[in-house]
This record gives sequence, C-alpha cells and structure tokens, in this order.
Amino acid sequence: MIEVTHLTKRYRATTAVDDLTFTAAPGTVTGFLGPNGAGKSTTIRAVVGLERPTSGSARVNGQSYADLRAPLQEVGTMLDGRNAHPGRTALGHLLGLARSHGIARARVDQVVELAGLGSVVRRRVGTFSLGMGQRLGIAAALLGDPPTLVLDEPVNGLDPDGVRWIRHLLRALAAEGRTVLLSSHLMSELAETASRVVVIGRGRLLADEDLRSLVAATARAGVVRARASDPAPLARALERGGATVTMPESDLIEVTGADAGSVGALAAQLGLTLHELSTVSGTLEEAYLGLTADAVEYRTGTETAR
Ligand SMILES: Nc1ncnc2c1ncn2[C@@H]1O[C@H](COP(=O)(O)OP(=O)(O)OP(=O)(O)O)[C@@H](O)[C@H]1O
Repeated sequence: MIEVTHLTKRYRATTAVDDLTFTAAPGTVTGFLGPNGAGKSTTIRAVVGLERPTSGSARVNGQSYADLRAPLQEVGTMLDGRNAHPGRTALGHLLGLARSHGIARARVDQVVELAGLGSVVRRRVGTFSLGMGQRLGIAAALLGDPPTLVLDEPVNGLDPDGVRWIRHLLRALAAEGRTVLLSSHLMSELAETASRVVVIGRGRLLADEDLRSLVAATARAGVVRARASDPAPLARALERGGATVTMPESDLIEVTGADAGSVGALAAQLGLTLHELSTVSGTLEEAYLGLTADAVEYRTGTETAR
C-alpha cells in the first residue's frame, strides 16, 4: 500500500508536487501518469525516501520509507534501470544486494530466472543493452519479495517481447495481492497493464480513477459507426427517433444517442445493407490528453515566455 497525503515538494521557485493525495492499493496495478515535468518522479522519489517532502507525507505499507526496517523486503523500486555498477556482473550485483539484506542465494537464482537473465547473468552490466538493464532493475526490485513495487518507466527500452513479459509479470504480482505503482508515458501499454490510473499535471491531482470508467467517459466512447452505400435514410430515421447523427464520409454515419443494436435493427427495417457497424471505445490516450490539455498548455506558455 502506498499512501500519498497532501504531499508538497518545492525546489526554490518551483513547486514540483502540490498538495497531492492518492493511494495505490494492494491487488492493483496503479498507473501513474502526467506530462513531462508534472511531478511524477519527484512523487516517486518521495515515496522511496529519496526526497524529503516540504509538507505532507508519502507512506509505504503504513510507514515512511525511512522507518522501514528492511526496505528491500517492503518495497521493490526501479527508478533507473542502470543503477548497477557497469564493472560488476549482473549476478555479482544481485548477490551483493542479497547479502547486504540477508536474502538467500536461492532467491537470487529465482529472480534471475523470473527476469529472463539466465544466459547473461555472468556478463558485466556495462555491456548490457537498455532492455537487459531494465530486466536487471526488475530482478533487483523483486529480490526481497516485497508486497509493494514502485517502477518508474519500466518498459523503456524493452522490445515487444519484453514489454509483454513485464505486462504479464506486473499483473501477476498484483493478482498475488501486491501493490504496484507504475509510471509510463506509453498509454497503450498502461491501458493493458493498469486497472487504476492516477493522473497529475503541474504537481496536482487531475484524476484518480478506475481505468475503465476513465476511458468510458471520453467524448467519443459509445458513438456508433454505421457504413452503408447510402446511409442517408438511416440517418433521417435515427434523427426522427431522437439520436444525433453526423456523416463524416458519404457512406458513413456516426450516431450518438442510440446503441449499435437499435441502429442495426433500424437498418434492417429500412432494407439497408450495413458494411460496418461498430461502437467506438475510448482510449486511455484520449482520456489522458483531455485531462492534461491545460497542464500542457500552461507548460508551453511558460516556456515560450522565458
Ligand atoms: N532537484 C530538483 N531541483 C529543482 N527542480 C527540480 C528538481 N527535481 C525536479 N525539479 C522540477 O520539478 C518539476 C517536476 O519534475 P519531475 O521530474 O518530478 O517531473 P516528471 O513528471 O517526473 O517529468 P518527466 O515525465 O519529464 O520525467 C519540474 O519542473 C522539474 O524541473
């Protein structure tokens, strides 16, 4: 469990995080998103004890990070995949971490296996690709078998296979009852992995919602698209029934206020053959762009003014 409560962090003139409150709950992958400079990294750094809040608090499993007796066993973190010394082997790095935290060698072998690092574990970290470095970061985060995980951009640099691997891994870890807080700029990936999303902009909370309801609330979600050689009679009939219809293409109508079933039934009554009948589902990207439009405009404005 991660509890961020009225967290504020100021650096001289910059307020990086501004009275931010949210909870990342056990059993859930919580996506953490926001435009560049929104305050995500600062928040995450406060959660893992690398920043001291100006006011408010960030607690992990009910305690502030500094009070955790065995941090690696409480919260696994991956803030930068390349935090291992380049001259050490991956195995040396993990063994060193394990030894300093009283973690058994068998667990090192387990996480090596889990991260798919078996064939490269004796190589020096300096020779690792970005993706291998990310896998090593994840292996290190999992070493203490922690109930809580905080991962900053973990899919950065991973190939499609790696992206899929991490998606399954994080979902499985949440299904075991763990808390997973995950920041990423890859909307499609977050949409596949997270079930809850926290969106921030300019250090402030913009949304803390179930992913599905956030996406379902986007402007175009629920719009029905119907394609026919001449959809005009269908459009008129739908409008008579109270629906709103636009015709973006000569053979396509988009309908608000009627579901696909009734559009299809009406087309059948009119003897029209439909070539397409679909319901638009919103995307996380649309929801995100709608939420953060102001935050991004603000940033652009200040940058231009400089
Ligand atoms: N050590 C620091 N000193 C001064 N300002 C800082 C410091 N760290 C962050 N900031 C500022 O705080 C704001 C939030 O930065 P932060 O890195 O938390 O954003 P972010 O959401 O993680 O961005 P990105 O998506 O680009 O990683 C930015 O304006 C940044 O310039």
